Amino acid sequence: MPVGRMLPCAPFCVFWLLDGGTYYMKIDNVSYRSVWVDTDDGWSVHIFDQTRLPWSLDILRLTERDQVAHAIRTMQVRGAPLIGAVAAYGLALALRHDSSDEAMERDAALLAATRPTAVNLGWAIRRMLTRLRTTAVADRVAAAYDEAGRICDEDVIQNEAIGRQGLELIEDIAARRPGPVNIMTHCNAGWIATVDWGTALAPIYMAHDRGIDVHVWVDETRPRNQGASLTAWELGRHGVKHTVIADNAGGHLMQHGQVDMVIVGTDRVTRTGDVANKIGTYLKALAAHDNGVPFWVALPSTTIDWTINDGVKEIPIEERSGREVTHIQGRDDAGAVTAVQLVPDGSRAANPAFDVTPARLVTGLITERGRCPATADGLCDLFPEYV
Ligand SMILES: CSC[C@H]1O[C@H](OP(=O)(O)O)[C@H](O)[C@@H]1O
Repeated sequence: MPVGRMLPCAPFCVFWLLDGGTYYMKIDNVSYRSVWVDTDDGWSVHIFDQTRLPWSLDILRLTERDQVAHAIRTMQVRGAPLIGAVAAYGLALALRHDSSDEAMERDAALLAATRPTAVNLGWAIRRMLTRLRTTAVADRVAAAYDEAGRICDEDVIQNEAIGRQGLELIEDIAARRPGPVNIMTHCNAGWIATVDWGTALAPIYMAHDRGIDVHVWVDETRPRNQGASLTAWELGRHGVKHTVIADNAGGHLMQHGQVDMVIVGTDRVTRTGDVANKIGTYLKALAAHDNGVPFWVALPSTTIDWTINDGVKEIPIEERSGREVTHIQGRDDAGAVTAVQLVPDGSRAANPAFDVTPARLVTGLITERGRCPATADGLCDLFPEYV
């Protein structure tokens, strides 16, 4: 695992300097993953506090199971693949206190229940348990760190492969006509939502790095504004041209020929190709369908739920606090980060955090093994071991 040192950086942030890190994403020439372990600091686990971005780049040092659970629930760490990876480390931290069978099963269940929709979370915990149940109690802590590290390494490899698969789609459009390739995305499925690279953004980063003229329409993604605060931050850091838009602007831009393709990430895909993603994705897919705009979904195979067929009926949709709708966080002109109330006192708010886009509206899936139609046959061709 990467090791390094903390460097205080006035006024708001600290940077973690990796010794010889080889990771793709760089901030001010420093390589990062979105989660790492410091073996020189008691094997503590480190993440970026995503609730503080884009105003400040703060690193959280996690040493206890409950800190990890809190980070996932409050979305200090978020993004389907990343919460799986961080939860895996959360189990390693928990086992340091008690690695008995009983404690391990209890801690695993607690971590797996921190958020309901992203299937990567349950997948990562099940994978940890599969290894740890056959590991001697005395060896479990070391095995848990090792397995969590493997989950992270595999996520990076998968996302890079997704990037290459999606890049071909962007290259095709770029080859057909001059001018920028205009790509719309919803929420944040970039490197900070995964261990590295991202899913929906990986092809965009690769296209940009190869000199293709890309421009990204970034949905703000109310109510948590992952697009406005995280995707715009990532793209800006990487020098990718982008424009933040109100969520409601997408259909209009598609009607006027200003969107060549949509690429989104996902939190869970059924074996039949239905796609759960951040609330509002379904409306974008409907608009894309009506306007003949290709609608692609990028995902690692860890996001496929092979146990269910009907996403609308079977995928649990997280209902979050109404305060995320009634209030909005931002930075005022004096530089203070603050939350302000948008609605009248007494108005109720509902906050379903995800929706399901039926497979019929999805042009195709971009996976680490290739692209396929959003159908059971399409997925089974790529992943025959799950048939
Ligand atoms: C590759 S991230 C997939 C997915 O995760 C996000 O959810 P959240 O911000 O609630 O953790 C979002 O739906 C992204 O598209």
